[in-house]
Amino acid sequence: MNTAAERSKTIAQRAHALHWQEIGAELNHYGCVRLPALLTPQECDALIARYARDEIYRSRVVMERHGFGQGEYKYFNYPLLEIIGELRNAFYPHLAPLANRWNEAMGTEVRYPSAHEQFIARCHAAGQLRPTPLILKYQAGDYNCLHQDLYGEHVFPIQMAILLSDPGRDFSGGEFVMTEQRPRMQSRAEVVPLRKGDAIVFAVNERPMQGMRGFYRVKMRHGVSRLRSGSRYTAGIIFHDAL
Ligand SMILES: O=C(O)CCC(=O)C(=O)O
Ligand SMILES: [Fe+2]
Repeated sequence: MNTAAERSKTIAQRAHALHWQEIGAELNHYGCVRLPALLTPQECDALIARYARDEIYRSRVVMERHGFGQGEYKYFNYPLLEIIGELRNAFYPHLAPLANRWNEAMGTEVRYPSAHEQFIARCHAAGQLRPTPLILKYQAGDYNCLHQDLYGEHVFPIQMAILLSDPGRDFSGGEFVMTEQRPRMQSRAEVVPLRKGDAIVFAVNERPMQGMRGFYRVKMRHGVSRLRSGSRYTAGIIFHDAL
């Protein structure tokens, strides 16, 4: 996504232009998939520049205070910043069919409607009213413990994170890490190399894995390894709202 014409594409056009069959296959296989250069460097920088603007956020979390790791993050408030709202609205319809197939394979009854606003109405009706998209900020020594972003009964099983900083130039260390816990087996780790503007789409919690006798469930967790130097910002897009 380097030409001027591509840079001016809307988020919805970018989402639409992706090869969803391949993305789905990789997500099914590994529990995560990288989308290279989803945001432009300018869009990344604009998001980082707004980190200090407290009026667009509903809260700030110092991770160390909760045992979540070291670093901080801020949850956006409604109305969401335009680009954040667009990311949630534009990616959800492509991910909902994949999420429905996961639930079908796992024997989970929940199905996801085709539009994000319908799913959000379900969250709101259950009292999950608070927006979950966030920006995370890490500095040298900071890290994010392996976790799952669950915020209530209603969970959309796939989420997205976008690296806003430039590895090598802005920071070192700070790799995105996922672990996969299979029943009665040891965990497998996956380190996902990301560049500035790349998105990673990944499983929030459980996902189905094809076994010898049908599907079984594996539990996924994600986190970030310790930053060795510099500062690293990420935008997180979680599709369910929080209690
Ligand atoms: O900083 C990262 O790469 C991970 C952020 C994260 O935990 C999330 O977006 O849910
Ligand atoms: Fe997370």
